[in-house]
Amino acid sequence: MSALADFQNSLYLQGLGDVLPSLPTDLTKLEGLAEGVLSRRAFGYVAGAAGSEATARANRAAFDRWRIVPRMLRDVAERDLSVEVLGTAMPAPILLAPIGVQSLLHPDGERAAARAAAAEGLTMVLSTAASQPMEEVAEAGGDGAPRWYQLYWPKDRDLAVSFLERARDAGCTALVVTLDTFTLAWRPRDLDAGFLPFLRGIGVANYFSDPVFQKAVGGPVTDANREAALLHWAAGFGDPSLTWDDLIFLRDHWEGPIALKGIQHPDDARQAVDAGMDGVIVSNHGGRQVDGAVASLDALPGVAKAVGDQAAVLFDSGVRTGADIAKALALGADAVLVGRPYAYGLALGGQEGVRHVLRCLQAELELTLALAGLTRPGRLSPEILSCAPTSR
Ligand SMILES: Cc1cc2nc3c(=O)[nH]c(=O)nc-3n(C[C@H](O)[C@H](O)[C@H](O)COP(=O)(O)O)c2cc1C
Ligand SMILES: CCCCC(=O)C(=O)O
Repeated sequence: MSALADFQNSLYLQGLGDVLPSLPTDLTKLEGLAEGVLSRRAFGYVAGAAGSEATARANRAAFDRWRIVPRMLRDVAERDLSVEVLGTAMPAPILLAPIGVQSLLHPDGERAAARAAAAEGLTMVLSTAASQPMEEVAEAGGDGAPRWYQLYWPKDRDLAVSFLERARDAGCTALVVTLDTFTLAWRPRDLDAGFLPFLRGIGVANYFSDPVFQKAVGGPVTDANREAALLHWAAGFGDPSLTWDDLIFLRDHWEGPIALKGIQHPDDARQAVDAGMDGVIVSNHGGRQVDGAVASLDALPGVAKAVGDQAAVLFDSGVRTGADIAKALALGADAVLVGRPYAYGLALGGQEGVRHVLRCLQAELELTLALAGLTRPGRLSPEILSCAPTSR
């Protein structure tokens, strides 16, 4: 082996272990590759966003406007990426964002992602809109694997309670409540393709397997009542009438920490804290809900300031690299959730594809911090960043 290859290997070994030789280590390349292996409709559903997709682009552009200013001679020999968020110990400040319908991407679906997350010790947020029941996804991850549950709050309160009880029994320790998607937004790629995974029965597994749901549709879902079950699902998926006063219901039915996902305004963050929530997730759903909404990274500093140390601040929408994670942490996040990159990893390589993505992110984050003069995520602050000149 050449000295150069040896040196490169030693860098990988510091932070990374193996990467999949078949997949790129520049994760921004995954989307193009995933397009090559997915059907046009499946790719459109995952890669697509709301409206003209201006917010999805803005999410990325916002990262590009910040530059890291590395500091030298700071003894970075001992590094440690671990953090604790909402009572969960994490080897790195990275979670797998709740992503539904994963069987659209790979036959192993959420189970593969759960195994990859467990192998890395990273927390997976199990989606209500998963293509496999949460019990099966939890079992794939295994007993000791950290997992949280993401609730799509349905109209039927009994169904919501049933979801929460099942999630608790499946070992989920924290609850993420997604507020920005009580209905799907105007998503032209799906509209033009006339495609929605749910209408094909992908993404409704948690509903169809639920005793409360089954009771409402007159028994287990079979070919005979499938159409009616899908209509019932669509009619009760979200509750647009919810207000801040309803959060008490969650507290009454969930004992662990609760984080609200989809927070973008500092006043909403303050209200979340006042309502006794344990965390907020600054997110615009990867640009999939309000086209023209503020870039998630641009919303982060204001929310982080409003929350202070009264609650955890998590972030998602647009994270693609370890450097992106460093920027989000510097601007106030305690941890980030990664969405599409691991979905593409799943499409390209199943469980190992997801693991590749998680390893690359951790390794790149660690190297970025060290080379910028930092040893721990908690040392990141806005001082490590400068605004990029507008002409790039
Ligand atoms: C295909 C797909 C499905 C998603 N499903 C869910 C979901 O079931 N629940 C949820 O809260 N967010 C869902 N999201 C949003 C993600 O949790 C996350 O907010 C978003 O993907 C972050 O942006 P990024 O993809 O740019 O990383 C989904 C996103 C995608 C791309
Ligand atoms: C009904 C929405 C569930 C999936 C989702 O959150 C998304 O496609 O963004």
